[in-house]
Parts: sequence; C-alpha cells; structure tokens
Amino acid sequence: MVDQYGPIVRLQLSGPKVILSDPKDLEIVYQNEGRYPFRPSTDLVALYCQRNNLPAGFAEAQGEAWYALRSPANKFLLRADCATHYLPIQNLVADDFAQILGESQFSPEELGNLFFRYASENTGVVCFNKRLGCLRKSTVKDAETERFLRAMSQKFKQLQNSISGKSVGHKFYKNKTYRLYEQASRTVQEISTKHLKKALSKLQVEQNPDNESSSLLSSMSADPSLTFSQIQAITSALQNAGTESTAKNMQVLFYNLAKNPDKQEKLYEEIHSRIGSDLSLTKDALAQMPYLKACLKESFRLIKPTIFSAHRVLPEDVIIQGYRIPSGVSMVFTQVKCCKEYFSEPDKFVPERWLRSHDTRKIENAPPAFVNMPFGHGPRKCLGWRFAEQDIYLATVKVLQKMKIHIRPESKDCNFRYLIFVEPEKPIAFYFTKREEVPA
Ligand code: HEM
Repeated sequence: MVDQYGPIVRLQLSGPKVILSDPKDLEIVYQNEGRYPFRPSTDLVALYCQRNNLPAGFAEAQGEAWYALRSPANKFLLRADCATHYLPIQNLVADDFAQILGESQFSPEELGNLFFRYASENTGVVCFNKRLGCLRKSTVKDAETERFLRAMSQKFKQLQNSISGKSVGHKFYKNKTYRLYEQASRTVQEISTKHLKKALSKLQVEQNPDNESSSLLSSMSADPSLTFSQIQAITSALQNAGTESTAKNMQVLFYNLAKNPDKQEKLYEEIHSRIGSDLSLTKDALAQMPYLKACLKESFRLIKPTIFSAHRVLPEDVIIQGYRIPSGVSMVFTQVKCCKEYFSEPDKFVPERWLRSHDTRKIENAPPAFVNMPFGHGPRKCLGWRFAEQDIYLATVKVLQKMKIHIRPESKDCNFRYLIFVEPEKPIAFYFTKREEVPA
C-alpha cells in the first residue's frame, strides 16, 4: 500500500488507522506524544484484565497508571550498566544454548522453541535472580518450568489468533481463544508469583546495603514506595515483552548471517580477535565489537518493523503530509519507503553501513535519526532494549565461537510476517557445523 499510495495511508480496520512510513513523519509523531505516550493495547489482554478485575498490565496501562510503574522501573532499567550486571550468569546461559545447538540436529520447529527457551531463561535471570532451567536436557527437565514455558507459548499463540483475525468472538464472549489465554495467563501468574516471592525473601535474608542497586530485584525491593503487586507488574511486563520478541529477532539475525557467509566470517574474525574461541563476553570486549553491533542494527533495519504493535494515539490533532489527523486515531509505523530513499542497495545485508569512520568517528552518509527504531522511541521506548541486545550478542558470539550458521535450501527465501512481533512465515531450517568441519 505504501508503494501504491505513498507515505501516508488511511485504513478502516475497526476504526480508522493511519500507516506512516517516512521517518520525518515518525519524528512529528514522537514530538507530539506528550508525557504519557498512548500505545493502544491488544483487546484480548485488555478483556482479560477487565473480566478478571485486574489492573491493566504495564505494557497495556495508559496515562498516570502507566507512569506509576514505568518511573520506578526506569530507575534501574535506564542505567547504562543494568544489563551488563547480568553478564556473568548470562554468559552461562548462552554457553548452554550453543552447546545444545552443537550436540544434536533439530527440526525447524524445535529450533524455534530453543530460541524461545534461551530468551525465557534470560528474562528469568533478570526477573527472579535465578536460572529457571529452560535449557535443561529432557532427562532432567523441571516439570514446573515446562508448565510455565507451555503457558507462555500458549499466551502468545492466542494473542496472535486475536490479532490476526482468527478469533473475533473473544470480544463478545469467552470463546476458545479467550479461555485458553485466560488459563495460560493464570498459570504464568501462579508460577511467577512463587518465584518472585522466593527471590524477594532471599534478598531480605541476604540484605547487603552495598549491593542494593546491583540487580533489578534488589533495586526494586529497596524502594519503599513500591508494593509487591507493582514489582510483579513490572517483572510480568518484562517476561511478556522480552521473550518472543528477543527469540524472533534473534532468528532474523541468524538468518541474515547464514544467508551472508562472508559477513558471518567477518563477524567471527572480530569475535576471535577479541575473545578467542573459549572466553566469556565481557563489558570491555563488547565495547570493542563494532561489527557485532552493526550486524544486529542492519538485521533490524532489513526486517523492520521489529514488532507490529508500536502504535501511537496522540492527545492532540496533528498535521502530517498535509493531512490533519484527529487526536484518538491510531497511527502505525512501517518504514519500507525510507529504506529505498536512504540506503543504497536497501535489500542487501550490509552491516558496514553502520560502522563509524576511523577518522571522523561518524557514520558516513548517516540516515536520518528516525530511520531505524527497532525499540521505539521516547518515554515509552522498549524498557528492556539493553537486555534484548545483550541476549542476542551473547548467543551470536557463543555460537560463532564454535560453529558456523547455515540454512537449508527450503529456508533460503524465507518470508517474514508481522503479528505481535516479526516472525518467519515457516520455522527456519537452520543447521550448525563445528568450525573445523566442512559444511554439508
Ligand atoms: C529484540 C528484542 C526486542 C524488540 C525488537 C523490542 C521492541 C519493543 C518495541 C518496539 C516496544 C514498543 C516501544 C514504543 O511503543 O515506543 C517495546 C516495548 C516494551 N518492551 Fe521491548 N523489545 C525487545 C525485547 C525486550 C526485552 C528483552 C524486554 C524485557 C526484558 C522488553 C520489555 C519491553 C517492555 C516492558 C515494553 C513496554 C514499555 C512501556 O510500555 O512502557 N523488550 N519493545
């Protein structure tokens, strides 16, 4: 539609929606979003909260209710070192992930699940200060963790059904989609409440004032203004928003690296020159890996939008491309057009375009600021973006230290679709070979 109608498109989809694709227009939207940016929530989640007399979850809350959760979470999560604090334990998570990939052959579906387990283990570490065991071998799997993972997947599946139009009835009565979503949400809530209570009481026993702000949980538990249910709302949001999103975007990066073996090799050389084939990824090593960061940035650029739900509804009317858009109309961002305008060979995976020049320390022919916004922007920007990037860097580094990433011919031209997050239309058939082996 953007190709056919231009940078602004009006759609009638259960109310008017405007699709924007020019980064300059995105800038106008963000400049006018106000103190409490309004991102419409999915109706299934809103209905679940309403029908169960629950307050709106963090990602669904609006106005002051949203700010009351976001502001204490920001205290820790906007710190530059919030994610690097978890590097030692998350290196171990990534080691497990790489080891599993190297040990067996997996079907594309099993691989998709493995990415999800990796991301879930990492959010577990942040939310509960512990390993949940999502990557354990089948013989020693923890029954409760398995129940938790099944319930999390079920929540996403039903959310996708509701968004893709496969379910309409949930709006009017408790249909199958709604019932499955409700049941799964209750299971997730039950298990995560147990983990959270345990983690907080462990912190009280071990209380060490010097350490108070070292983890998200200790920083929140040291904040007297936060109640248990507020802490729970924040950790639930991190779990809901941080697993599928990371798992799916990580697959996109692996796909781009597999399709571009020369870039993969260049990345391997950077990794090898900094930490060899066995060492852990440290904050200092990460700071010296510009190509790794460029690869992720380029992967985000190629696939954007990374998630489909970063809409905005503005508090006042706004003029965009000469049209008055009334307040209350939902605006959706897609950035197809700007790719063609601002990047040479826009369909190619070229991480080099994000590297800074040695002399000027600037990116040559830098595109406008709002061209690549994988985590959104402004006060409502993704709360876990540092974690997301770190999780993906860790997995990529640990896998490439030992292996090469390939895709089987049936996945060579994979199409991606946008439901809640970007995802491959069919699970991607990756396979991995040890570095010393000759690829199949
Ligand atoms: C590659 C992975 C990820 C991508 C691409 C992504 C992207 C986004 C985007 C685009 C938004 C909407 C921002 C806006 O409306 O301006 C968002 C919101 C959010 N994300 Fe992420 N995200 C990722 C991973 C994570 C992780 C790992 C966490 C937590 C550990 C997380 C937590 C959140 C939360 C809590 C929100 C809601 C923020 C709010 O409403 O105030 N995300 N994410």
